[in-house]
This record gives sequence, structure tokens and C-alpha cells, in this order.
Amino acid sequence: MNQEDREIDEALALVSRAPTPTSTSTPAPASASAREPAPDPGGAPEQPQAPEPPGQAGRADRTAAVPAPQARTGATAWTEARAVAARAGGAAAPRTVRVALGQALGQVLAEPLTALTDLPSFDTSAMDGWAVAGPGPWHIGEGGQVLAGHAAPGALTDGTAVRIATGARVPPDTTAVIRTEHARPAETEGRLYARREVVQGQDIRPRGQECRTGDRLLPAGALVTPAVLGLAAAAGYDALSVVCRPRVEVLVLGDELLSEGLPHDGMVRDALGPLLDPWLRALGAEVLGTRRLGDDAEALHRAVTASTADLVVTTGGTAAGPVDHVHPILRKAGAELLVDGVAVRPGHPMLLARLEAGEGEEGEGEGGAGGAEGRPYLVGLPGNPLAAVSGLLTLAEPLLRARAQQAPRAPHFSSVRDDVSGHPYDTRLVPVVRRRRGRDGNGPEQAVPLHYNGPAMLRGIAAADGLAVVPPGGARAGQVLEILDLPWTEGRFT
Ligand SMILES: Nc1nc2c(c(=O)[nH]1)N[C@H]1C(S)=C(S)[C@@H](COP(=O)(O)OP(=O)(O)OC[C@H]3O[C@@H](n4cnc5c(N)ncnc54)[C@H](O)[C@@H]3O)O[C@H]1N2
Ligand code: MOO
Repeated sequence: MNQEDREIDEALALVSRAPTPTSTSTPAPASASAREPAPDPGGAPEQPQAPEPPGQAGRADRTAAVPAPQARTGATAWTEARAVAARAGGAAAPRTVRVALGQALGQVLAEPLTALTDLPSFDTSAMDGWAVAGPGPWHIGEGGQVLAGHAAPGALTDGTAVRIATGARVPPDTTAVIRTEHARPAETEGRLYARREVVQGQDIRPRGQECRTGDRLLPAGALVTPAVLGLAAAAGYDALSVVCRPRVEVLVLGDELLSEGLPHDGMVRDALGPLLDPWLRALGAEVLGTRRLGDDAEALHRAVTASTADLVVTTGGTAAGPVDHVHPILRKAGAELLVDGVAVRPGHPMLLARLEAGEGEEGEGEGGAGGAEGRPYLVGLPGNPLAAVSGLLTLAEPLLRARAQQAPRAPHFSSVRDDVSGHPYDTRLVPVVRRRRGRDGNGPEQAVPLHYNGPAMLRGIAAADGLAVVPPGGARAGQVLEILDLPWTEGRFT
């Protein structure tokens, strides 16, 4: 490891001493000092209480030897949970809306983008220079110059030339454009000579070269990127039909949460309200609001049943404690649990439920929030902050993407630099940073597992580029793992 790596490792508190794949606690980072608490595993699963499968200790590749998670816990397997969430999101016909171009960024086209005009819409000069007709030398016409944005110029007669600007309409009967630097005007003679051979049609962009009116430029479902906005504008659009952003309401539960200042008297700062709103927006949602409800079951029931959102996201209250109200209120609200616990660490108490249609929503048209298949959903995120992030990426993201008609994210893979400990039966999601090997940083890319990845910690994820999907039993250094990109680092692992 070079000096720069060492410094960054220290700053990010990377795992630089690799844990063994089967250990249930990871060592403190190499940079650990007296400032740090006594070896906080900071990442080892907190509850791998099930015994290691006999005779397998120390092996990372023993996935096949462990019983199916369902058989052990009733929890849904991680990949299946994501698939269930995606199916739920895709169940409803999409709502669509027409928005001004400037508002369409990041949304998905509800209709194909069809050219409203030929592009270019007239024969265009590709260069600053001279429009010429027929073979040279050419008589320099009296007509001045042809500029972009001006009305149709008159036709060129054979043997004449006229100055022309890039983007200007080419006069009818022009046979070529000669770039300024390839032309020699003899002002006294009133003639233009070419410095090199002139090819018929050179530097003229013919009308319709890029598309003809009615050509399909992009399919429905394409993501509106800045480039798509540019293309749409060029093709004549002032507004676009897009799939509506899924509406999400966030309900933050817990009497112990503070919204400002330092933690005190057993109270902690709400880390999830500030995190979820922008993260959900980055996933393409319209966040209707974030409300703090404390541990009030009645208020939670009212908020869930009255919500007009497509997706209600709750935080905390998913476990079986005395004030964990999410399961009881879902029962009371007649909700259908689609996922009740996932075989993933952290985050295993996460859940997904289909709610009854909200009041006044039943009559909405096809694809409305209350349509037969358009019922709203609830994703219950565990209260531990990294567990909540795990639930967000496992359940909320696939559901929102499908609801917004966005294609599932293409999986990325990267090899891990260090051994990563695993849960005996469950998938682990571990924050990683991207690094390139080699002195000049031009070697193959690697994912470096970060320390401080315990369920209650955000220190690792805050420094991360993605989350590595660690199979049951862990992974060895060099093993290729799927990496979940974070919305703000999308594509960095490609
Ligand atoms: N007997 C069992 N207890 C627990 C289990 C279990 O299987 N059996 N699972 C543990 C796991 S794993 C998790 S994760 C949590 C999930 O608990 P809840 O979803 O009910 O969350 P809470 O109890 O409300 O809170 C847990 C923890 O997180 C803190 N928290 C909550 N909300 C926030 C927030 N907005 N910002 C920051 N921190 C938050 C809260 O203070 C607690 O410390 O259950 C375990 N228990
Ligand atoms: O430990 Mo809990 O895995 O979901 O945070």
C-alpha cells in the first residue's frame, strides 16, 4: 500500500486487516487508536448465532452447504425480496403526465419520442466558407453572405460562389461548401479558387440526414437525460409525456428521536429523516413529506390509512418490542404482507406490505393510486440506520424503479480487495469504496470493504461508493461480488 492509500485508508477507516470469512467479529481497523471504542466489530453481523456448518469453518465458498434461509427463519431470500418488490412496483399501470421540457429530467418517457420535423430541417452548411455551384473557379456573387437563421437565400447560378456561415441554409443548386481555409478568394478578379479538390456535396448536411418527420428517435421507457432533453428540443418538442414520479410519504417512528442538537438523556438524533428524503428523490420519487410520529400506534394507523402516497416508507418499529407498532397497525389496516423479514444483514426485519386503497382513491382511473392493481404499498425499514439503508435498496428501490417504468439497474460486479466476513445463512450488504490497483491507478478496479458497517452505523456508508453483496459464509479477497451502486455514484463500478 502506498502512502496515499494509507492516508485515505485512515481517513475512511477501511478494513485493512482482513477478517476471516467465518469470524463473527472483525478486528479493529489498522488505524484504530485509543480514540476508538474497544474493538467494535463495526461490521460483523450482530446475530450469527446459528452454528457454523460443521467442517466448513474458514471456507468462504460454502454457500451450497447451508440450508435455505427460508427453511431456517421464514425470511425471504434477498434476491427474491427484490424481485417481489419489483413485481409490486410494476403491478399498476403507470400514471402519466405532460410536463414542460425543463421538468422532465430524470423521468421516463411515457410515449416514444417521435421526430416532429426533419433534422436538419433544411440543407445546412456544415462549415464557414463558400457555397459554390458547378466546377470552379467561381465568380463571387454580389449577394453578400448567407448567415444562419436567415430567410431562404436565392438559388446559386452555375459557376458562382457566395460566402456562407455554419448552420446557414445552403442556397438551392449549391453543389458543395468550401471551407474558408481551403478557399482562395482573388478579390481583384472577383473570383474564388479552391486550394484542394472539391467533392460534390462536401460540407453540406442534407435535410433529413439525422431523421425524417415521424421517425422514432427513442422508445417509450427511455430515461430523460440532459441529452434526451436536447434531442427533444431539436426535434420540436416543448413538453414531454412522462411517467409520473411515484409519490412517497416517509413516517419516522420513535419517541427517542431528536431533530436537533446533541444526543442526551437516552435520546438520539433522527438520522433517517434527513437521509431518506433526498435518497428517495435521487431514486426518482416525489416525496410528499416526512413526518415524525413518535411511538403512537393510533397516529401511525391514521397516517398509513389516510396517506395518498403510492408508497409509505416507515422507519423503526419493525421488530417485536413493546412499542414496535408496524406489524399490529398493518394487521388492523387489513394490509397484506408480501415480505416479512429478509435474509439479509443488516436489515433483516424489513417488510413490504400492500395496503388497502386509501379513502377517496378507489374511483381513480386506470393506474390511479387506488386502482385494483394500483394499491399503495408500505415498506417498513428497520430503525437501525444502516439496516434502513439496506431496506431502502432491497425493497424501496426496485419497487420505485418498476413503478416509474425504469428498467432494473444493470448489476455491477467487482472483485473485493480483502476477505469479508459473512453471515452463516444470510446475505450481507457491506459498504465498499472503489479503488484501482497499480501504481498509477490504471489497474483493474477493486472494491475495498469499509469498516464501521454495523447496523447502527452510518460512518461506513457515508464514505462508500457502493454496497457489496456478500454471500452467506463470506467472501475471499479477489472474489467477484455484485456491487449495489449508490444513486450519487451510479456507474462508478462499471
Ligand atoms: N428480540 C429481538 N430484538 C431485535 C431484533 C430481533 O430479531 N429480535 N432485531 C434487531 C434488529 S436486527 C433491528 S434492525 C432492530 C429493528 O428494530 P425496529 O425496526 O423495531 O427499530 P427500533 O426498535 O425503533 O429502533 C432500533 C434502533 O434504531 C434507532 N433508530 C430508530 N429510528 C432511528 C432514526 N430515525 N434515526 C436514528 N436512529 C434510529 C433506535 O433508537 C434503536 O436504537 O431491532 C433489533 N431488535
Ligand atoms: O441488525 Mo438489524 O440487521 O437489521 O440492523
